[in-house]
Amino acid sequence: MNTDLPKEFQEKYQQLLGTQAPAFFKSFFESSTHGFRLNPEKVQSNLVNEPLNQPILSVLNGYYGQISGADIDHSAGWLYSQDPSAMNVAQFADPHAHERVLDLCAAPGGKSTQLAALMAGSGILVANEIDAKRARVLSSNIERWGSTNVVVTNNTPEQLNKVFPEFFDCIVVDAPCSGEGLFRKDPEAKAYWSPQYVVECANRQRTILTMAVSMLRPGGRLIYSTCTFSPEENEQNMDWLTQNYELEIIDLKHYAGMDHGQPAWGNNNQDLSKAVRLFPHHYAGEGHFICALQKRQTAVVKNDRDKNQVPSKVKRRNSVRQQHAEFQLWEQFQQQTLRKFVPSQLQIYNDVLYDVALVSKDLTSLHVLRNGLKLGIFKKRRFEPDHALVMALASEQFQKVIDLDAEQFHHFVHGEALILNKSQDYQGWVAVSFEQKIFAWGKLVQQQLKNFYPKGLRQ
Ligand SMILES: C[S@@+](CC[C@H](N)C(=O)[O-])C[C@H]1O[C@@H](n2cnc3c(N)ncnc32)[C@H](O)[C@@H]1O
Repeated sequence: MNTDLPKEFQEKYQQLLGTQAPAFFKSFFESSTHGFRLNPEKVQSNLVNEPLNQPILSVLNGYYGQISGADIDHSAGWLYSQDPSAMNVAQFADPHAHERVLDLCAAPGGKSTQLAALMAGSGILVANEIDAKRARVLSSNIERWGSTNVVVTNNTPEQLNKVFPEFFDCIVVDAPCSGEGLFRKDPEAKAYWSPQYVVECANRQRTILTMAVSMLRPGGRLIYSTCTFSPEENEQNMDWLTQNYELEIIDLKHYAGMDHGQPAWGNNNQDLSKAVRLFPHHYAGEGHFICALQKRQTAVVKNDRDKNQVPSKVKRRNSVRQQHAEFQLWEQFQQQTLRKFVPSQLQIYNDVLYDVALVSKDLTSLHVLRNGLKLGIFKKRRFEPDHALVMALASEQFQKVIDLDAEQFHHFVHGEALILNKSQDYQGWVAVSFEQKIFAWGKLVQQQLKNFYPKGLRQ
């Protein structure tokens, strides 16, 4: 027996996996597998610094390799670092154009950024996280990724369910779990593990799943995943779900190295073999369980899609006259600074201008961190653009992009203003890039490039 793994964990999986158990245990002492995904909305693959010679075959834009958070590819939202196993969840969710998608347990944003990439700006993604601090990280990752059609909320599943009954076409529940798939990356996960913790997690997952089912429209898809191996949190919960709700397990394609869900571990429910198990000794990744289910079509679905329906209670604090002046400031900014950018739903809340993603629901009872794209803020008769706007647009959408050299980049990410050596024919707001990857706003005042890289991101 290997003393570094919890004794009860080893006994349990020895019994469940039999002859496979030694290879499974051995995998916990091998180094972790790293991966990253390219952002198809931004990336020009010939400019990516990381080698793209090891694609992950089951995942669009997924590659094996390790990236650094300090790399410009990361800061500019060209890449997202993610465990290769975990990338299969959003890939299997397969969101379609114009769908309403919910990522219920979303922070730090691995699945949400991938769902947003697959949705390519079409439809609505609600990315929710219950923990306030983690929700802020999620929001910042969505901003870095440049997504425009994402609503980030910080609520319990119960609070969301009050606003969104039978609303979503697709819901991803990447559930909080006992984290056995984190054992080799995170020694704390190993120390925290106990058979009782597995049971607690399984019960909590049932509560979360109940809310998810309630928010799913008839005919909609529920994608459930965990980064743990326990039958209680996986097969048994999926069997429980199909016994108690109008849901059936649907087929997932099993790529090389993917195992099937185990009917014998879940009440002999044969449909469980349609689920995917990723074991680290068979699939290069940390390990995951993924199951897709469909809610039976029992009711007619209301087709009240999301744009052009303003709810009765929209918080609009600014007076009509003030709003008129503010929209003029925005238009001036837009003409001077941007090109080919057409926002779809401009709204001002408390002097902040948004291109709102979701207007068909009254969100006032929720804690919303962002609803669509934050364009900027009005300050004493001027408009200051938000970091989210520069991260969401492509270089051809700016009147002027200033590409820094390596030394200038080093100073700029530390928060310094730059004195440019050439006199400038353009003055005002500019997108700032390095290696042609846009990562910040700057403002040209004569030969000085003022720095608007957010303080929290400076290196
Ligand atoms: C596995 S993590 C999600 C990872 C994320 N999907 C990603 O890919 O980046 C599970 C998340 O569920 C959240 N969570 C914990 N308890 C919860 C609950 N009772 N209801 C909903 N979410 C919960 C945790 O804070 C955590 O962020």
